[in-house]
Amino acid sequence: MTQQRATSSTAAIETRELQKVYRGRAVVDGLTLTVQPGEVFGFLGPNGAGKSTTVKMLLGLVHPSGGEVRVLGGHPSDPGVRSRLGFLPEQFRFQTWMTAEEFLRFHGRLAGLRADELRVRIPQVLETVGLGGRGTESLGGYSKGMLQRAGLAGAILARPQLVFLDEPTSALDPIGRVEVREIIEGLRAQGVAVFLNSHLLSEVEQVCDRVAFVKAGRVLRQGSMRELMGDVLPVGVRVDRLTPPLLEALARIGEVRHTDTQNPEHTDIELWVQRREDVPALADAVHAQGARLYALTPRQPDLETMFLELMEGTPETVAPRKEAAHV
Ligand SMILES: Nc1ncnc2c1ncn2[C@@H]1O[C@H](COP(=O)(O)OP(=O)(O)OP(=O)(O)O)[C@@H](O)[C@H]1O
Repeated sequence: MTQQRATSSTAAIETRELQKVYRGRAVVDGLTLTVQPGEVFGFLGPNGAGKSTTVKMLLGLVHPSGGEVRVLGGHPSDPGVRSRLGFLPEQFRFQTWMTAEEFLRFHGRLAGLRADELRVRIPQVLETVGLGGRGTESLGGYSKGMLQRAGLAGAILARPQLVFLDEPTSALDPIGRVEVREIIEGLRAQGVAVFLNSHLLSEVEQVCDRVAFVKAGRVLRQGSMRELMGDVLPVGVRVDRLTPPLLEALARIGEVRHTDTQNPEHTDIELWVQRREDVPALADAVHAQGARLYALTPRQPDLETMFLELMEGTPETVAPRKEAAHV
């Protein structure tokens, strides 16, 4: 028992069958996931999937209707746990009359940092988020991107062990996005777990160790990039013309996802195959059917393709269910 406790306390986040019911509808419906220390975890899903509600339960701001949740080995409403969490909400509200330094001092004191610690730490985090030397300016004069950076500085100020970032780059330009990615990588290197909520799948793909796809309050799939995409290899095939027998032959090798016959000179076909060896087999099939092959292009499988595939194949809504005891 003691051993079991020690093991479970090592996870940054652990939920089991977590549920939230609003007005008879389970908006989070049996969510089970684990995030390890030092892991960057992407939490992905369409609008209304239950992502924010889940984050609120992980932060102890919303009471679950059912299931279990442990954060940094304890309960999220425990002040000892909360002081080790960082949070950047998507809709951050700033006191615009404060300077960035005053804002951070205020947050730092709330998080229990001493004044002398803050004198050292505030310039450090401002530098980290690219606001070095701008701390004495009032937040009212900050651009949207600068405000997002200030919010991020607030989230990492108290050296949390787990950070929740909700769309952390939505207001940033491409350079700012790369910088945020580097900050996330820096957190991971220090053993901090990051729970990232973002619609920018190309970014998620670059920074996350593991992702979970959620829809209608349920995890559809979770795993590392390799686990999720290891069995799909998209290939583009360009031929002079696509006859029904050729289409059939290609469909025997892979899954035909898309055909484009707009151009009278050639037809493009997008297929998903499972093994590298299937790629030359596509060329053989084209030749065997007497067509001419103009291009055969294996592509890198991406998270966006996976996301659309998963979302298209599952229902939009969840069935109403009986309201649970704690709502
Ligand atoms: N306090 C509440 N009372 C009633 N319903 C709620 C409440 N909060 C959220 N919901 C409903 O729960 C569902 C999930 O909402 P949630 O905000 O968790 O989704 P999300 O995945 O974060 O969406 P988005 O990507 O748009 O931010 C939605 O249908 C929403 O209307």
